[in-house]
Amino acid sequence: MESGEDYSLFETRKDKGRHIRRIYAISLFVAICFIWAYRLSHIPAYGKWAWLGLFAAELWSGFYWLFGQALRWNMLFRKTFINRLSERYENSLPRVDMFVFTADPIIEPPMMVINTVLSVMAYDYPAEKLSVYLSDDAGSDITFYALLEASTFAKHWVPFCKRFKVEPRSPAAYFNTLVSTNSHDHNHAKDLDAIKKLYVDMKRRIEDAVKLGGVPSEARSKHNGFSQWDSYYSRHDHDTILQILLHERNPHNSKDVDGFVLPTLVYMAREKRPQYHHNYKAGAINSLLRVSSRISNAKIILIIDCDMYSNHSQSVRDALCFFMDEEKGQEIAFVQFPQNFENLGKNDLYGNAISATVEVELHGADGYGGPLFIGTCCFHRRDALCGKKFNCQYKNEWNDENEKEVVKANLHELEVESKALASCSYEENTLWGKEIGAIYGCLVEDVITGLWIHSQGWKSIYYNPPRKAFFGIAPTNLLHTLVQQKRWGEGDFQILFTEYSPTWYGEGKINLGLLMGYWRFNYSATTCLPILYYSFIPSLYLLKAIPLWFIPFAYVILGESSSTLIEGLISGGTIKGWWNDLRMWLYIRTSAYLFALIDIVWKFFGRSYSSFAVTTKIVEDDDVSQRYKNEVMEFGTSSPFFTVLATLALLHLFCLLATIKELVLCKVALTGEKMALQVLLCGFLVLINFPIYQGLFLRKDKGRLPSSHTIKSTTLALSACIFFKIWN
Ligand SMILES: O=c1ccn([C@@H]2O[C@H](COP(=O)(O)OP(=O)(O)O[C@H]3O[C@H](CO)[C@@H](O)[C@H](O)[C@H]3O)[C@@H](O)[C@H]2O)c(=O)[nH]1
Ligand SMILES: [Mn+2]
Repeated sequence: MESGEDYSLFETRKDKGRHIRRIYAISLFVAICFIWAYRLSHIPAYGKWAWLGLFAAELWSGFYWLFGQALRWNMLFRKTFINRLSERYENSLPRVDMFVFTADPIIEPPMMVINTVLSVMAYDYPAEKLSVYLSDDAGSDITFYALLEASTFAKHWVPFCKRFKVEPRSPAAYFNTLVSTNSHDHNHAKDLDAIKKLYVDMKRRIEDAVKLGGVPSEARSKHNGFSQWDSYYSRHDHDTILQILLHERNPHNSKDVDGFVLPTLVYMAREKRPQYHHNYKAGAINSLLRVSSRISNAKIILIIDCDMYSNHSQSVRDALCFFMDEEKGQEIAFVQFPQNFENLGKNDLYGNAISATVEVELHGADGYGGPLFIGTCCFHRRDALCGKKFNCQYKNEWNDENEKEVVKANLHELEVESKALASCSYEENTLWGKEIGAIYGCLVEDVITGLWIHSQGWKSIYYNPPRKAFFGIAPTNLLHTLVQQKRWGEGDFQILFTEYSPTWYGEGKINLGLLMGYWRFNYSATTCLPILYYSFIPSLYLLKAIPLWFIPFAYVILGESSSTLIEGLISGGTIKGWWNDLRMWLYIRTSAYLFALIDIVWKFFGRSYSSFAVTTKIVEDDDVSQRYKNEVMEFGTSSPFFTVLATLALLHLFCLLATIKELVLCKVALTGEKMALQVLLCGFLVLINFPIYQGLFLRKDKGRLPSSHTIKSTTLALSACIFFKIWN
C-alpha cells in the first residue's frame, strides 16, 4: 500500500498567514496588558468606582479576546479527493441516512421543506443506499401532503438531475439559476419545460392546501396515510405518525421514470403528549436515530434543517473522503460543513452571515481536532452520535451483516415496529439524551452534543468546500435575528452549568486550545456587561467632562477593527457589510445577550426550562421584502429589545449634543486628547445608530419604530441624562 498524502482521501493545509497573524495577535496582547496596567496604576481619587468598573470591563473583554485568538492560532483547511474515493470504493460505498427537521408549517413553508428533501434525495450517490427521513414536530398533515407530492415529483426530478448533471438539486434554487443562463441543448430544453410544469403544478396544489389550511379531500381519500391523523388532537397531543413513502421493497412506487430505484423516503411525527417534555430538536434527532436504525441503519447520518438545501451533489462523497480515509478516518465522529445563506443581500444588513464563525473560527477549532457541531449541514458517524466511546481498537467497517438484517421485515411490520421507537415513553429510564444521541436540556443541542462527542475521544472535521455545499435562509428582520442570537447566547451559556460544562468536564479530555474555543462561545452572552458599561459610562461622563484616558485603546480598537475588516473582506464581504456587522455586534450584545443573561438569572431562581423559539423563514409581505432589498432596517413592532436599543441610541445622541452645545458656548475646554477621544467614541456610537434615529423620527413606512417607542425611549434616555447630571 502506498502511504502519505498521495494515497490519502483528503489533504490538510495550514493557514498560510499564520505567522503574521500570530505576531499581530501578540502585539495586540501586549497593548491589552498595557491597558490593564495603566488602569491599575492610575486609579483616580474622584470617580474611582467608575474607573474600576472600566478595568473590570477591560479585563473580561481581554480574556474574551484571548479565547478568540485560540480559534485563530492554528487554522486548518481541507481538500478532498473524490476520484480516489470512487476508484477504491465505488461498489462498496456505505449507506447514508439523511435527517431533515421541520417544526411548523406556517413559519417553515412546506414548499421550502420539500425543496430541501428533494435536494438531498438527488445527491450523486447510489440511490439504494440513501434514505431520507423527515421529522415533523408539528405533525402537520399539510407537510405530509407536500412530502407525498414530493415523492411523486422525485420520480421525474431525480433522473432529470442525473441525466443533465443539474446543480443545485433543489428544484426552486435550480429554476432560479435558469433566469440568467440559457440552455442550447434541445433535449435539455424539452425536458426542462416538462419538469418545470410538473413543479409548478405541484407547487400550486401545495400552496392551495396551505392557503385553505387543509388537505383537499380528494387527495386525502387517495392515500390511506392520512388516516393516521384520526388520533390527532393537537401538535402537542397525538400518536406517532409514521409512513414509509418510498422503499425499494415496495415494488409499485419505489422506481423513478427511468426504472431506477429511488432513495427510501420516510415521514415521521413522533408521539407527543402534554405530560412529556419533547426536548425540541434534540428529541426529534433521537427519535429519528431509533426509527432509522430499524429501517436503514446507515452508519453515516446527515443532519440538516429544513431551511438548508444541498447546493452541491457531491457533498456526500466529500464527507466520505474523511470518514473512509484509511489512515485517519476511524477517529472522526462528524464532518461539519459551513452554514451559508442565500438571502443575505449585498451588505448583510443583519450580520447573519456569521462569517467570523464559518470562515475563521471553525477552521481554528479544526486545528485542535474539534470543530463544533453547529446543528445542520453535518455528517455524523452513527456510532459516535449514539454514545459509543472512541478507543484505538475502533475500526472502520462499512458493510457488515447488521445492515442486511434491517430489510428483512415487510414494510407494514417495519412501520409498526418503527412507530414504537418514536413513542414518548420509550426514553424513560434510559440514557437517551444524557449519553446517547443528542443531549437534552440545552437550547443549543448541537454545541453540547458535539462537546459530548469530543469528550468521548472522537475528533471532528470542518470542511469548507470551494462550491458551497448548503444554502439556507437567514432571518430577514432585526427582531428575528435578535431572538435567534438570544437563544444561542443563552444556550451556549447554559452549557457551563450542566454536567457537560467544558470547564470541568472537558478538562483533560479535550485540549486547552479547544477548551478556550468552546469558552469563546459559552461566554459570549456575558460580553453584554462590558459592552453595556462601555456604552453607558463614558458617554455619561462626557456630561461632567471628566477625562478618561483612551490612547492605549487606539491600537487595540483600530487593530481589532481592521482585523475584522480584513477577515470580512477576505471572506467575500464588503466594507458596508463590515459596518453593518459592527452595528449588529453592538445590538446583539446590548439587547439579545442582555435578555439572555436576564433569562438565565430568572431561570436560576424559578422556571427550569427555556423554550426554543423557531426562527421564521419567510418574508410576510411585499413591503417588508422591498425594504429588505433596499437594506432598510425592519422594526415594525414593539419589543423590549427595541426599547433598550433605542434608549441607548438616544442617550448617546443627547450626550453628544449636550457636549457640543457646551463646547460651542465655551463652557468647557476640550481638555486635550483624552476628552477628544471620549467625544469620538460617543460620535461613533451616534453614527452607527443612525438606522435607529431614522426609525424613530424620520421614517413613515410600516417598518419604522412604533411611536409609543419614540415616547418611551426618549423619556427614558432624557431621565437618565438629567438624573446623572444632578446626581453627580
Ligand atoms: O421543537 C423543535 C424546534 C425546532 N426544530 C427544528 O430545528 C431546526 C432549527 O431551528 P431554527 O428555528 O431554524 O433555528 P436556527 O436558529 O436557525 O438554528 C440554529 O441553531 C439551532 C440551535 O439553537 C440548531 O438546532 C440549528 O441546527 C442551527 O441552524 C429547524 O429545522 C426546526 O424545524 C425541531 O425539529 N423541533
Ligand atoms: Mn434555521
